[in-house]
This record gives sequence, C-alpha cells and structure tokens, in this order.
Amino acid sequence: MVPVSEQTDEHGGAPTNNQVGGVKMAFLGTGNMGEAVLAGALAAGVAPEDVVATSRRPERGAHLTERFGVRATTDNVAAVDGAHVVVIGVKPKDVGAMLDRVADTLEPGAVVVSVAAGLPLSFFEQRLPAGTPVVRAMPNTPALVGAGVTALVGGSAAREDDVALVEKVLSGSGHVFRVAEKDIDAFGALAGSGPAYVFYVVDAMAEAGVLLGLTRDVARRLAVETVLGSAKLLDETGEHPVLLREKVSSPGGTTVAALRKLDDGGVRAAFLDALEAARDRSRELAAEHG
Ligand SMILES: NC(=O)C1=CN([C@@H]2O[C@H](COP(=O)(O)OP(=O)(O)OC[C@H]3O[C@@H](n4cnc5c(N)ncnc54)[C@H](OP(=O)(O)O)[C@@H]3O)[C@@H](O)[C@H]2O)C=CC1
Ligand SMILES: O=C(O)[C@@H]1CCC=N1
Repeated sequence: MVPVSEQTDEHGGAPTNNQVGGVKMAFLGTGNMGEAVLAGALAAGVAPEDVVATSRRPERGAHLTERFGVRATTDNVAAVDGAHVVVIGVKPKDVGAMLDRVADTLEPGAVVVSVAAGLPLSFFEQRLPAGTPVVRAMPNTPALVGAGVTALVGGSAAREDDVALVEKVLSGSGHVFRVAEKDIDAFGALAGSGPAYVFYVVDAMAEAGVLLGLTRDVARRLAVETVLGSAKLLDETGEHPVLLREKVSSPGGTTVAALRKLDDGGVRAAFLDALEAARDRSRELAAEHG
C-alpha cells in the first residue's frame, strides 16, 4: 500500500484520503488567526517541515519558527511554490493584493483557504485561475489551544476531497462545521468574534470582584474558572442554559438579585444588537473590498 503521504491524484499534487501527512501548506499572513490555524494544522498531523508561514515583519516569522519549527519568509510568491493548501490569513483589505501577487504561482489543484471575514467565495474565484478550489473558513482564536470552532464551505471548483482535506487539517483546531455560505457571517458574528465577548465578560466579572475587595489575581482566576466550569457543565450535561441558570437562582436569593441588574442593564438585548452589528460589518467588508 502506498503511504498516505505519497498518494496523489490527477487533480493536483495534494495527498488524498483526507489524511494530512505529506500535505504541504503555506500560510500567507500569519498573525493572530493564522498562527492559531497553523497550530491546529500541526496538531492534526501536518509536519512542521511541510509548512511555510509568511508575515511582513521578519521578527514575526522568527517567532513562528521558534514556536512551531516551521519555515518563515516574507516572500509570499516563494511560499506558495509547491504548496497543496494555501491559507490566506491577511486582513480583508489586503486579500485582493495578496491574491493578485500569488495567483500565477499557485500549484495546479492547490486549495486556497480564506479565513477573511466578509469576503465571499466569488471574490477569490474571480481573482484566481479558473478551476482553483477555494474553501471559505471562519475559525476562532481558541484554535490555538485546540478548542476552536470553524465553519467552512467549499466554492464551485472545490471537490469533496478538497473540502474534506481542509476539514481534516482544521480539525486539529477543534470542531469543524460545514455550513452554507449564506450562514457564514452569522457564524462569524457568534463564534468568530465570540471569544472577544467572553473575554469582555471575564474582564467585567473580575473587575466587579475587585470592586468587592478581592485581589486582582484571585478575581481573574475565579472569573476564568467559573466560565470554564460553566461551559463544561453545559457541554457535559447537555442541559438547556435556562435550566442550568434556574438551578443557580434560589428563590429570593442572591443570583436573582444579580440577574435583575443584568436585565436592567439590557445585557441580553445588547447581545442581540452586538451580533447583528458583527454580521452587518461582515457584509460591509465585502462591499468595501470586493
Ligand atoms: N483574529 C480573529 O479572531 C479572527 C480573524 N479572522 C480573519 O483572519 C484574518 C487575519 O486577522 P488577524 O489574524 O486578526 O490579523 P493580524 O493582523 O493579527 O494578522 C495579519 C497578518 O498578516 C501579515 N501580513 C499582512 N500583509 C502581509 C503581506 N503582504 N505579506 C505577508 N504577510 C502579511 C501580518 O504580518 P506582520 O505581523 O508582520 O504585520 C500579520 O501577521 C482577517 O482576514 C480576519 O478577518 C477570522 C476569524 C477570527
Ligand atoms: O474582528 C474581526 O473582523 C475578525 C473576524 C472575526 C473575528 N475577528
């Protein structure tokens, strides 16, 4: 049997069977999100020596080499040479120029993966050689510790094998969901941006603990452990959050007194507005840069 890492198909050079051993990857723009996806790809089994990561600043590349043992360069064109999977990790405003720069050097059949908020598959398909398989993904930063969630959807030239390969690579980042493209902005508003909402809540809870006289260290630790424990309880029991909230809220007790203040502060309505704003901003990004 041919080792997975040596299997290829007629469509391009990428190993088949949805295994990741032997998959060569280029990360074009390896900042906060690119680094987290890179960490997930290595966790999925991609070999560090098969990865090249680009950045503008050489010191950023030095950090990536030191942390992950991958090759780093500021030369995007050289990076895509020989790559089976090319992850575009620059800001939405920079994606068009990046594609123009590397389009002619892509390996035939190389799968281009975008993590850019807002930009639709058609944005990539219009700028890349006809038939280039494109996968649009929306990851989140807990991918860095293997606890991310990622949505993905394949473009018109992406075959099942292409999408499955990307899914496999991303599975090292955490959970992967295939979605319809129409839903990806909503996914981004909830899960892509979601870690920021949780960090905001943790910070606010910790600050409140300090207000009540706890030390900063203790207050932050309590806030983090409470979020971790609550997420685990939700996950492991599968119970509805409303039921779990009721189990904390004794009649006439402390919790209902606190929750009333959150309701008075319009926190629930603010979340609805916040996610709508994130979804709308994704659409604006597409209009601004498309
Ligand atoms: N941050 C998040 O939580 C999420 C982000 N995304 C998407 O990920 C993408 C990146 O966002 P984020 O990681 O936060 O941004 P960062 O600014 O952290 O990362 C962008 C990276 O691109 C590099 N870069 C910019 N231009 C070039 C270039 N011409 N050649 C090579 N490298 C370049 C920068 O290099 P240098 O560091 O040297 O300046 C930087 O490392 C965006 O499109 C965003 O929509 C999607 C989901 C979640
Ligand atoms: O803020 C942003 O635009 C990116 C996309 C989702 C999370 N961060």
